[in-house]
Amino acid sequence: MKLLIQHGRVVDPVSGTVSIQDLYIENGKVVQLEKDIRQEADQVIDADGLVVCPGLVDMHVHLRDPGLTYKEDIFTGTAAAAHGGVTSVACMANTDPVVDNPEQIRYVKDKAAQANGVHVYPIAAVSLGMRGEEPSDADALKKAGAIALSDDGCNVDNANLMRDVMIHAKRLELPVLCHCEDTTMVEGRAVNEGSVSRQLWLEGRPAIAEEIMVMRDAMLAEETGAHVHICHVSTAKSVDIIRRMKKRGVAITCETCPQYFTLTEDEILTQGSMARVNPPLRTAKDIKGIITGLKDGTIDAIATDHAPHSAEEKSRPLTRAPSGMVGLETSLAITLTELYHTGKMKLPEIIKRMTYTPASILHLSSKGRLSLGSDADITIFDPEEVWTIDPEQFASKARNTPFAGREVKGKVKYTIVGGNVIYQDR
Ligand SMILES: NC(=O)N[C@@H](CC(=O)O)C(=O)O
Ligand SMILES: [Zn+2]
Repeated sequence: MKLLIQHGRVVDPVSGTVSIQDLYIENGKVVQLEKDIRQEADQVIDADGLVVCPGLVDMHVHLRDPGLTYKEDIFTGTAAAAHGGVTSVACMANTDPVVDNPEQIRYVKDKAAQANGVHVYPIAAVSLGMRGEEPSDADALKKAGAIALSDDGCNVDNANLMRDVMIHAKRLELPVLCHCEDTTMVEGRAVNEGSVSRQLWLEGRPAIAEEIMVMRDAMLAEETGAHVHICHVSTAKSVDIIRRMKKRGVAITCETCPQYFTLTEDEILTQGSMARVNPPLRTAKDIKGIITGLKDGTIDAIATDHAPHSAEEKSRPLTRAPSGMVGLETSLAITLTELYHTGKMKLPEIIKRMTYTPASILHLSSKGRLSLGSDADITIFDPEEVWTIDPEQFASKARNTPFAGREVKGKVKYTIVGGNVIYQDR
């Protein structure tokens, strides 16, 4: 399969450059990258006016497979990824059973190999059954193909267990991905602690519940030397803590998600359980802190925390509905609309946080880059196309997004994995 992509605005997130170039792809690799390539090809894509960038790498996705496949499965989840321009996903272990042993890692990898080509990298649980009591067998999990450890969905309350896991993870060079929310401060609570929780007479999940655990895990990272990655950062103060810890030389990285730089807790008032997510949507001040963190590089990555739930589950009242929202099919468009079209960030800086940095954090050394010789995982999008988010069009099984009906600017046109077009917008 030979593919020629002509006249696109090629974004290289490593050098931070944008230039009009052609790409010639053979055997799954970029073999030529220059102006006016003259080569015979099986397929030619005219990318005039379009952006050509590395395939997006989403390091925080819930594929719900095994066991929760009424919400999503590996086939529909990777189809959603392809729709969203995402060519690599790392999937969380909070399935049923939990991915805490090599057999489950193999299940995910085998099923993903029969899907549409999107690369699926399983993350293994920190603790057996994600119960926070006994550590999983990190050596065996790594051997089977786990690329990181995380009990995401749950905070690891036991600091002693977390420290032991980090000592192990350091030796194995596995990053530890932390869902930071002190359980005692958030259990059974649906929304941010603040004006909305007071209006609704609900107990809230305070910002400090997140920040205190970000601080703890950063301190454990400093002590153990392990690479700690903070998942879905949602508060301004979490960003400040991480910035300070990075300055101290701690091996800490972090991600945020589109919902945390676009939406506030007020969404709960109009959208109810559809806007329920952990950590919860916060305040305008937090959004400001998150965007500052994205701009200055404190926040390394933009992930989705794609968390599919069924229509029935999300139709329950706020306090009884599960937390989470889908994101794979809207992430790029929302990010471009909020950060690029507003002039807050430049294109290569945005793309870097959706490709090169998450790939680096997960040691996926051949992903998230677009240069001569690199893997031909490529996303092509029209940065100017305006469209309206319609969950009925999703490839995901789930429809739970608070962005339904929102007008966005920037549309995925082609998703290419290993030189094969796996999604084309028509
Ligand atoms: N973010 C969420 O609200 N929910 C996620 C778990 C998680 O990422 O914490 C889920 O698995 O549904
Ligand atoms: Zn989480």
